[in-house]
Amino acid sequence: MKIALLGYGKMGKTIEKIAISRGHTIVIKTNDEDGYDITTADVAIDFSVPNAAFFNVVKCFKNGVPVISGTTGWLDNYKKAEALCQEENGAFIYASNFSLGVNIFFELNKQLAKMMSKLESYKVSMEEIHHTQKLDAPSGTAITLAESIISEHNTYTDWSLLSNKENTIPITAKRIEDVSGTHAVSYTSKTDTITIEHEAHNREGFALGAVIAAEWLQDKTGVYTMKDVLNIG
Ligand SMILES: NC(=O)C1=CN([C@@H]2O[C@H](COP(=O)(O)OP(=O)(O)OC[C@H]3O[C@@H](n4cnc5c(N)ncnc54)[C@H](O)[C@@H]3O)[C@@H](O)[C@H]2O)C=CC1
Ligand SMILES: O=C(O)C1=N[C@H](C(=O)O)C[C@H](O)C1
Repeated sequence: MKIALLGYGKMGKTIEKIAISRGHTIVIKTNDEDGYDITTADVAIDFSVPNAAFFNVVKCFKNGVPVISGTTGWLDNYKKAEALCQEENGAFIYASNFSLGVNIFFELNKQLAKMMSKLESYKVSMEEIHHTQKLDAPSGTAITLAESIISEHNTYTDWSLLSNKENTIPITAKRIEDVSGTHAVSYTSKTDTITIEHEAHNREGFALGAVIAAEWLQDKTGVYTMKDVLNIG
């Protein structure tokens, strides 16, 4: 597959290594919104910055290039992107987290939220830890986890950074040098705490998931999720 890397930072470079090891060719690697011909690629992988992702994915839809986006912090425009993809008959997968481990963790989180919904004595809280260069907070993964809790648990209707409000999931976002990404969901009562946690040891799991998603998407049209790709849950 000929791959365009839209965003050639920490993730773009890790994806390049994994894509080459799986027999693919990188035909575009860019940190700009223009200056390249996207139609030379079979598929594009966007790991850029929050204010560039929407433009990048729409360019792919308009040029008939299937696109994967892992960029977080641009969800306000996600619905618009989804609609434009359908309109242009494009192919699109967004995931806040492409790693197999986190996608299993997403399913565990849903199951746990369903069980805990019956137990009023436990209050939920979440923590995410990332490296100090991260632009957005809370992380996209933390938002996905919180949205699943909201849909599975009767008590919660919203999430917020460090909130004590009723019916709101409090999320703590910590920034510590060199942390690839740690997410924990805890349920605490007066007598105990139940915690589920996922810790990424490096960026290779995210990158491998993104390349597998690109391989899966290249000959399709439509909007999909990692659940479709991994066939789990
Ligand atoms: N979904 C997932 O599994 C994961 C998502 N991420 C997300 O991916 C994004 C990138 O992460 P990193 O590579 O760690 O960041 P990074 O800062 O190392 O790389 C981002 C790159 O995008 C470039 N860029 C700026 N404007 C651009 C434009 N208009 N078009 C293309 N590129 C542009 C920057 O120059 C930079 O090189 C972040 O939003 C992060 O949260 C990171 C890891 C996993
Ligand atoms: O910026 C990162 O590094 C990461 N971002 C994603 C997120 O916001 O959830 C995924 C992963 O945790 C690493």
